[in-house]
Amino acid sequence: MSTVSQQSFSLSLPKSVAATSAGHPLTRRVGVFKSGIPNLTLVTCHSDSTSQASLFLSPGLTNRRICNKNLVYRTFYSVDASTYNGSALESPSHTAEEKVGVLLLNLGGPETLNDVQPFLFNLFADPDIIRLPRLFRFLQRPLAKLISVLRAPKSKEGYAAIGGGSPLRKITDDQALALKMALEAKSLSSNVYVGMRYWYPFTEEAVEQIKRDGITRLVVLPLYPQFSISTTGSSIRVLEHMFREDAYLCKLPVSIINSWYQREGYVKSMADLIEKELQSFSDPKEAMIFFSAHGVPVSYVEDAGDPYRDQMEDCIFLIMQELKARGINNDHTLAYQSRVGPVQWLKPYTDEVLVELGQKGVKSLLAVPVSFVSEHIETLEEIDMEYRELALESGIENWARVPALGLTPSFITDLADAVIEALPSATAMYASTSASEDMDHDPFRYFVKMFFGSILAFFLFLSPKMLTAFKNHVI
Ligand SMILES: C=CC1=C(C)c2cc3[nH]c(cc4nc(cc5[nH]c(cc1n2)c(C)c5CCC(=O)O)C(CCC(=O)O)=C4C)c(C)c3C=C
Ligand SMILES: [Fe+2]
Repeated sequence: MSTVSQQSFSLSLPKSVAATSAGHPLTRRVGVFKSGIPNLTLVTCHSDSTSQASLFLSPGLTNRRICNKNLVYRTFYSVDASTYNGSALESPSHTAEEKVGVLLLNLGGPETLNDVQPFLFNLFADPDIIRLPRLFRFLQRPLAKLISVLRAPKSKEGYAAIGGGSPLRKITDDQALALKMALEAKSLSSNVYVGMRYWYPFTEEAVEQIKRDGITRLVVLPLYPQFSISTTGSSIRVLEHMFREDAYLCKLPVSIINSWYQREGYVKSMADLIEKELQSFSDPKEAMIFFSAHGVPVSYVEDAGDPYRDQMEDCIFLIMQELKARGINNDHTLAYQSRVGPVQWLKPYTDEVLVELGQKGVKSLLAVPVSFVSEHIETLEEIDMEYRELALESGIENWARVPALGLTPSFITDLADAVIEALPSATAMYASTSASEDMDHDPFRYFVKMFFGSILAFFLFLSPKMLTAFKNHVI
């Protein structure tokens, strides 16, 4: 494995960080895993509290196409960069040479009911969300169109129930502002940007703004505590495509914090919220702590090497350990929610576990959303409405839910620390394109793929069972 060259830089960091960064404590524990992105290996460097990723080129790959403008991006959205009106929260740089940027990555959500179908199209057109075999990849967009149209009525009902749109943009903008202020309180001036994967402001727009602002060092902070190919991995893939194409970006020192669920600040903040919410029960000790995480298809974990399930289990262990240290010894369980489509998802499923717990005689339950740090449709509608109703029908009498972390001060302060700790390890990032993209430019092979792929797809994807599975939330 050959690393890309590290840029030298002069940056005045808060004293405590400058002291630790000199010895590179971030490289104490190094792990390597498949990212799910072709030719991209994530090398994680763990400090006590943060896991960061640097991007490395695999051996034997060349950079011959780094600035090839003819590449077709399967995940690119046609967005005019000049229309960017996302969060570019600026403050004067603390040194003449260095301009620090922080890019917050998030999923994005439809702001109105009319946005729902195009938002779903962007989501299902992502090859990290619907992972088609190579032979079927040319069907990604037509399939996304079909599934988004089929699913839109069900999704619209959900968004209508929470006020007609997703609150994600507003909450993420508020988090960006709070983070910027927390960084300033720690003597680090920065521009904080918001880049959404499936809706405005798109990641591509945020990156164009970063270029226009002349950022010289960038920390990428996905707002997902645990890494999944389908979330952080997908957003990083967009960045990787953009960065390898651009002369300025491919030299920009970047540090990616690929997961941060293990940070003490996050774990303690979650424990604080749980401890507080338990007090809402007449007998706090009796309440079962029910962690509900967004699911992913089992194949992500078992075939593609997604570390999501392991990280989720580790995360729950750390939160429970912290609660035990505070003398809170309630029973707890973890289940996965929000499955979509005709495949196996991580088990156990939240809805099934709720029914079982009710049947077993559990009377008090505290739901804890654990894969996301903002309120969104799956907390406000799925947990607060659907699962609450199901739990009450199943015999659970007392129900409460822990709010998402949102703007919790200890959490925002911890994110600021994570950014500051990540700065010293920023390196230029670029990778080469994969052989599969070359194949798409060979007209004969493309024709053969189209021909046989269409026949197979007709029988596989257009069966009534498949269509129904995507229409409904659950198979
Ligand atoms: C850690 C968080 C998330 C993972 C992992 C994840 C994977 C994943 N999601 C879908 C399909 C849908 N997700 C939808 C909404 C949605 N997903 C997340 C987070 C994760 N998704 C959030 C925060 C949101 C809500 C955004 C908002 O508007 O508030 C939707 C749309 C809503 C719906 O129709 O249910 C879909 C569809 C898949 C297929 C997947 C893994 C492969
Ligand atoms: Fe999702």
